Amino acid sequence: MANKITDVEVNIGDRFPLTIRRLGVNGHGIGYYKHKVCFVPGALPGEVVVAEVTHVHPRFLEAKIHRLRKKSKHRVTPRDPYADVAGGFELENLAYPQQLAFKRQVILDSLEKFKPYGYRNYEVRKTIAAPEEYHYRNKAQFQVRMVDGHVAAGLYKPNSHDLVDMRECAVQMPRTMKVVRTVVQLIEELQIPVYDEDHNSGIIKTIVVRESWTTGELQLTLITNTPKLIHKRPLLSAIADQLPEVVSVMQNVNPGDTPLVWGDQVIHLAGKETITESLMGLDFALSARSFLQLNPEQTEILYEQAAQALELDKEDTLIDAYAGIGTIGLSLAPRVKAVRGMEIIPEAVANANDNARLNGIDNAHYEVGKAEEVIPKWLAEGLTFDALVVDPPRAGLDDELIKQILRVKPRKFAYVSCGMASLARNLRRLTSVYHVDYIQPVDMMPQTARCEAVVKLSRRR
Ligand SMILES: C[S@@+](CC[C@H](N)C(=O)[O-])C[C@H]1O[C@@H](n2cnc3c(N)ncnc32)[C@H](O)[C@@H]1O
Repeated sequence: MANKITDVEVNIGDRFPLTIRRLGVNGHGIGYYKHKVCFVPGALPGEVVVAEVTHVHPRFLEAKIHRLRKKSKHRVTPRDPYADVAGGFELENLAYPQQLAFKRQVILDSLEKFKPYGYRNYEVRKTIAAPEEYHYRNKAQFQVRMVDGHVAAGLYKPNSHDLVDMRECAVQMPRTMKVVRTVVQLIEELQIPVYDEDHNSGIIKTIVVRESWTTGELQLTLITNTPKLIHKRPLLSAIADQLPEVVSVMQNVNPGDTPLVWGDQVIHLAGKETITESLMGLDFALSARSFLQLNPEQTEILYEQAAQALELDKEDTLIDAYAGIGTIGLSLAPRVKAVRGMEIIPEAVANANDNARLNGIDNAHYEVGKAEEVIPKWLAEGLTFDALVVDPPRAGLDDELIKQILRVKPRKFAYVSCGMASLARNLRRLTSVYHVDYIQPVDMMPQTARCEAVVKLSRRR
């Protein structure tokens, strides 16, 4: 395919030397070919590559490294053999201190888009490093497909549905990988049909394994296309024999060809329904569909940052919005008068209320619902609150929720964000009432381009 970008004819397969100027938000190297942006995955700032065009878009190019002519002094050898081919390891070839600097820069770049609003003045602190650069990830969520006549489990190549069969993975906790690979072998031996996207047939779509950092308990969830799981008995008996560390086996039914990984129906197959993780000195029961931060050791540091940003006292009523299993609110409950929280996954809310009881906390209560709907309902019921912590998914805060926050103006406000573009967009509106005291990046996912930050906001006088 040829495409004319202004005065330059560019074709897929064209090669040219390219100097990499910086990294984009997705961790890809950026250079300029005849004034057009060219993204090159795996290329690092300061490097000169011979780029080979892989996609031509109207406003930019994508290319791969054909040859590395000049190497960055910060380039390191990735531990993962799949780092170049599977998505999710974008920075594994970059030395860790530079990864940390990149994550801070992503925040600055995201804010820069809103520069007329004075964002250059915000204090964006240095990224807090993770205690472990590898083997930190407590959850493996791998697609299962047939590849070359064998059952394969892993991640897709970027922008494709080509599955990379991952036999090892340096960012995963090792026991999660052992469970994945054993289950893959069992599926193959028992000839349980795996999902076929082209024909929307077969059964097993995804394997999810979660490990508790503190108790060592493992939970296996098989996400299936149908409620029926053939050869269930021999599968469960082999899991019990070969993987005694798996204390909970669940099934989630997600029928059809859908971009969503999880469905609504959860079936309990064996063992317990939850595993227990301990964070901030509290025990948390965790159901299969409930969210938990992926890097447990660093989670405590993230929450401590949220606590510092909130500066709570005993008279405060705190709202824990987007609560998951209540980890943030419950860890702060002893410091305040009351905690109210909400979350959209019903099992997570059940976990949060059980977790309050389990830990002898009687001043916290969680409800099922969307933040943007539950908070106005509470306000209509007469609830007043002094402090708010929000921890939304990557898409950020709903417009309606922002409106409510700007109306109520809680005195103490911390925003925990995993999406820097939505954070910058949301701050643009929030700063009509709030001042950004600082933004503290915390690296939750080394080797990836993903960023997390805690923002301390204080009400303008
Ligand atoms: C990034 S997680 C944070 C969870 C928790 N604070 C933690 O640290 O583990 C975001 C959570 O928000 C939930 N969620 C998504 N949209 C929501 C909404 N509109 N209202 C409330 N919760 C929502 C998700 O199910 C998920 O559990």
